[in-house]
Amino acid sequence: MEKLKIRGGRRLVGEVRTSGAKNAALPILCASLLTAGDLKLTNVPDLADVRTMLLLLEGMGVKVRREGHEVTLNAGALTSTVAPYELVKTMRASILTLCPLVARFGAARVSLPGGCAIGARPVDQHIKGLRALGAEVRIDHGYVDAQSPRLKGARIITDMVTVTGTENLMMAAVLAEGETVIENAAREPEVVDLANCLIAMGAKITGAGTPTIVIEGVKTLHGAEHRVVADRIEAGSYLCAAAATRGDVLVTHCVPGDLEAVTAKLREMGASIESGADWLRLRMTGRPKAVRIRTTPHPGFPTDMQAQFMAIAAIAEGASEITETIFENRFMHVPELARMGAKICVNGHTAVVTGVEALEGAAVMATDLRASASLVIAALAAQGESTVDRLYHLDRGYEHMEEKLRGLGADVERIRS
Ligand SMILES: CC(=O)N[C@H]1[C@@H](OP(=O)(O)OP(=O)(O)OC[C@H]2O[C@@H](n3ccc(=O)[nH]c3=O)[C@H](O)[C@@H]2O)O[C@H](CO)[C@@H](O)[C@@H]1O
Ligand SMILES: C=C(OP(=O)(O)O)C(=O)O
Repeated sequence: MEKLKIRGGRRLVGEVRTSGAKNAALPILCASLLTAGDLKLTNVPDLADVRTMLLLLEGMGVKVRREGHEVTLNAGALTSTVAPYELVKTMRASILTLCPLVARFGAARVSLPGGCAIGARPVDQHIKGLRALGAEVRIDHGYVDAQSPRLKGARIITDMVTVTGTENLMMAAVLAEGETVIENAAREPEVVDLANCLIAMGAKITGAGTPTIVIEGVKTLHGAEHRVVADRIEAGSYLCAAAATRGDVLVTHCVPGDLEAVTAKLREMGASIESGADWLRLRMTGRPKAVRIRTTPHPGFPTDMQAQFMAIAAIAEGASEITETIFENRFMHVPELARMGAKICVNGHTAVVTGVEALEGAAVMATDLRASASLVIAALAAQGESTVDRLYHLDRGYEHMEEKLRGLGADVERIRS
């Protein structure tokens, strides 16, 4: 079992480069199933989830060539259209193979992901949308079994804003006959990045990044090259680490426009932030100030940044109020932060965080991906030594985090126990 050992109390100072986005890379890797041509991707992050997705695709017969951050995929000759439970249970984004498989091959059998630490996370909207496009879908022994000779365009209104739901349905519609309109679509930058990749493959899509996406189906898609967008959540996590340690950090290779809700809250907390075309510099001199945060779909404050902000709120001056509206169980980091001396009171979907002067290092355990980042940030700011256990959560979504943190002057090492 690997852990991070962190001796806290050092200001983070320096420059850190943002990697490609996990949540853009995963759907885009699945888009390779939509063409017999080569899909060449650059800026693909080296993450456990990316490796799992490549394993899943290779298991279906997709040819994968990977050199550093460059991955070329070819789904010219598939041997299977099944996504097995063993892989899906480790990474729920595997559900993103469902729609491309049905769209191009007319059939798919994809394990239901089931719930996870942060919530029940059903995929009913993916299924409802696929049925609206004419597929026959049934649930069979824990699998989604879908069949359709050729999907037919339709108007789909999702019951809630769903990111992977929008992405899956967009990948179904690109090869469907006629026009599809997705209403109440997710506007996340990762949806836009997938749309841009699909457009480069010959898809006809307008409106990505707005609540109405219109797709005119085409008969086939061709190979293409695409660069995966920067990871706004990773960039935001380093900004939070800088704010919590009263540091001075330049985050490069990011898209500042994708982080506006995050930088606005950091400014409210007292940070001074400058930005350029692809960089953000955060300086924090005094103790952070308390804030009110409510997670909402993009362009609102992202749920994937809630835990990291709670770590700053834990040492802020005053009481912060943090409301989680997207996932019903995304406060798992609260009891772990409390082990470090944080004062947090949870009432339903809202956590009231009364800032303390300083946190104390402690042994803590990660419960999910962003909870891990929150604990790392808290440990960097805390007095004394901490260990963060269950690193596999962190490794799903942060590329070489301890190296990047060391580059900013943090005292952090990966240990085995
Ligand atoms: C791989 C990936 O991109 N993951 C992101 C994606 O997850 P993911 O796409 O799974 O999250 P969704 O946007 O679908 O979920 C939003 C809400 O809708 C609910 N829901 C969703 C689909 C559905 O069919 N039925 C349903 O009830 C979910 O339980 C949740 O309460 O968006 C989340 C919200 O920004 C982020 O936290 C995740 O990091
Ligand atoms: C919740 C997340 O990812 P996933 O949807 O892959 O579980 C995340 O990236 O914070």
